[in-house]
Amino acid sequence: MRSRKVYSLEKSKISESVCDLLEKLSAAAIKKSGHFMVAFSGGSLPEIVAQGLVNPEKKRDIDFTKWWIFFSDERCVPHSSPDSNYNLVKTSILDKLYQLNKDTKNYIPKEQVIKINSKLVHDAELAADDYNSQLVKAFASRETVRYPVFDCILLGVGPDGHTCSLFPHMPQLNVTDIWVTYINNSPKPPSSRITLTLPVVNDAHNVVFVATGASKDTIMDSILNKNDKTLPSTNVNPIRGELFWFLDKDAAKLVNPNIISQL
Ligand SMILES: O=C1O[C@H](COP(=O)(O)O)[C@@H](O)[C@H](O)[C@H]1O
Repeated sequence: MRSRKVYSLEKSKISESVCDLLEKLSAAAIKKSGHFMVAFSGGSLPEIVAQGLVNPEKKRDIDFTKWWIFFSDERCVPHSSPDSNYNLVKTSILDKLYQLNKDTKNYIPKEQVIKINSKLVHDAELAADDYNSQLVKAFASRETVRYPVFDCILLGVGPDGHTCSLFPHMPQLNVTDIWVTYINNSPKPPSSRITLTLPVVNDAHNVVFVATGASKDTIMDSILNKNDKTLPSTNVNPIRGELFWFLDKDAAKLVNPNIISQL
């Protein structure tokens, strides 16, 4: 890992700070390779990012036409389901960005949103295999070592320490031979999901965790202070990339102040 930064911020500052970083990372990636390959998580994350990214009062200097959107994990449900991570990102970010910027055409083209195949959601194994193939295609002309190298992966963390759909003590955590795997007995519903594997996450240029709320304080203590390796989130350590943790004051309550950086 090149570096790890842990920030503890007022809740009202989280969205803006995460999006300030995204603006910087996007500019650097587009300058270097012409694209910004970014994977989103579901849960609370899309809405937090939306507040900072799609704000009519603060237009950002971002070329969204160069963004490629992926999903760190996805639930095996139809795209229209409220449980779908794609649906969350679409309604909170993609649709609003289109409305805001359609006159200037600065929005993310639909073909650059790489989502689960809705015809395969009845079979998580097939859906994972298909998403793997979609990634191979999308990254074909890009830097891949053994795994695709995302410019940025945006992650959440559950109160049990899961991230993506990698859950504690589940075998998916040890999968290294493929880019996308699946689970049919997820401890958190819905039970069938697909997920990026850990080595893919750890090959990204930047991994950005966002965790807010008092329900996350104990798990943040286990991850950041105690380095509990049984937790999937503790095992996210980008090999060559940078790791960022954006916590609000409630989530950071038990975190050792010595490891907290200033923005
Ligand atoms: O089930 C999931 O949960 C995690 C954490 O969600 P949060 O609401 O606690 O932020 C999320 O990162 C993941 O994408 C999602 O499928």
